[in-house]
Amino acid sequence: MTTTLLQIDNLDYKKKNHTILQNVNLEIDLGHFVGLAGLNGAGKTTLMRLIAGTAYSSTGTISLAGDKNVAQRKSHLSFSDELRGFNKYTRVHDIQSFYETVYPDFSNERYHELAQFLELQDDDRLGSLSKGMRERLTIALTLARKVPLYLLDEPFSGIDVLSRKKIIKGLLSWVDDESTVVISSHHLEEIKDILDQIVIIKDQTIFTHQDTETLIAKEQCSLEDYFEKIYTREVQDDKL
Ligand SMILES: Nc1ncnc2c1ncn2[C@@H]1O[C@H](COP(=O)(O)OP(=O)(O)OP(=O)(O)O)[C@@H](O)[C@H]1O
Repeated sequence: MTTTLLQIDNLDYKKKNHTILQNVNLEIDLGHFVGLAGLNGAGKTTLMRLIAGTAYSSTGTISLAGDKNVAQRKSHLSFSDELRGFNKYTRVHDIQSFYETVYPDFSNERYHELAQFLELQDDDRLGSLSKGMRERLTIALTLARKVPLYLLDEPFSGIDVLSRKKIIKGLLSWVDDESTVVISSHHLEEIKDILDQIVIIKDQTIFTHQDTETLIAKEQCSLEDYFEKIYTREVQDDKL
């Protein structure tokens, strides 16, 4: 039996009179790892912000775990876009304490496991962290919440290749089976082993949403090759 977690209907989004996304319809069930792909500027971050309620559209509807209200939606998701409000002197453990206070679903136990695995130091100040270490902290904080939906926006772009491989494998064990993770990435080959679905944004809308295994069997090519093909118009969309 499948259970719908996220349902988006007829969503349009404009910024300064410029259409960013139009006629977005998407349904994602519980318990999946979903890759979100698209060229630079396709609208991946925008779509995540709309789902997370940090961007707002007056058209269409977004329902998460049955809730359309933004405040309720936010309680069902953890979005990797939140390290902004802290100043550079804030220590890692203060950010963790803040998360613990603000989010009732924050698991200190899971955070400590993640922090150890990601080699985070409690006393480090935000300003002293490299880009990759900030990303590790973001991953730990985002995944330490126990929610049905995780939105990870380019979570590994600054992390070195060896650590990235280790972290990608680890993702499967840090997330409850019934939760869904949506990961945007420009490196589909790197995350292909953990993905079971792929969503591609093209021409300001959802070009395709498919099971990765079905897609690979049907197209007889890798996810990255498929991604290239759709931009050279060799394939038609085939939505789930
Ligand atoms: N604050 C803003 N004001 C105006 N346009 C914006 C703003 N934020 C994003 N956009 C535009 O919205 C479009 C989608 O941007 P978005 O960041 O969602 O794309 P993306 O797929 O995440 O790109 P990338 O892969 O480069 O991160 C782009 O054309 C971008 O220029």
